[in-house]
Amino acid sequence: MINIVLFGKPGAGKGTQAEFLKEKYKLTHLSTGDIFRFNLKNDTDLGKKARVFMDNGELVPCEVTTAMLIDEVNKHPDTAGFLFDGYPRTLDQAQALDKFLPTIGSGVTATIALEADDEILVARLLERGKTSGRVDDQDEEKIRVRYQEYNEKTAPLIGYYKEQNKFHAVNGIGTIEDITERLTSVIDNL
Ligand SMILES: Nc1ncnc2c1ncn2[C@@H]1O[C@H](COP(=O)(O)OP(=O)(O)O)[C@@H](O)[C@H]1O
Repeated sequence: MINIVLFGKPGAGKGTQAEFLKEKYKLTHLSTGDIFRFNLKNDTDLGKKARVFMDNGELVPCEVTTAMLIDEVNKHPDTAGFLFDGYPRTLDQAQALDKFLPTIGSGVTATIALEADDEILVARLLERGKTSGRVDDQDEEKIRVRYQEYNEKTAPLIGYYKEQNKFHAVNGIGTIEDITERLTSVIDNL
């Protein structure tokens, strides 16, 4: 099993690239953001728990997110591997994943970060907000909260994965195809 964690700030292009990578490597794409949005739309219990946090640009509590993620992983026992997009986002979540994956005989293969400058990313999100209908993309204040959450809670994961020799960075500026190529060259060399 090959398990890739796609890592990057909001707007870095994780979702866009995941679409190509999942096809190429036959991976199951698990986007916690997408799963939460699906639950919000369908007004499930999970959606109700997540809504306030998401609408404000804050992280949903770890227990809720991790339980959901484990549930999703367990739905795909025969997959060639997972492409985790938006998870883990905190040290607690990274540790939870490192505890859970061995129980299914697996582990994180590599973490790949898409890197880009904050100002470019904020502009991308505001642009996306015009058409995506995402509340959290329409308000610069909420976007700033997400960056703050990222810097405080998610950025420390870089050190966590570097210590395990599992961290790879890719330049996230360029055409979609260029970036896909950079990502595939990292994966092909794992
Ligand atoms: N791993 C996670 N832990 C906690 N909350 C999460 C997680 N993944 C997604 N969320 C919630 O869903 C929102 C949207 O996620 P996502 O679409 O991945 O956003 P972004 O474009 O900001 O990276 C986040 O702001 C957060 O509220």
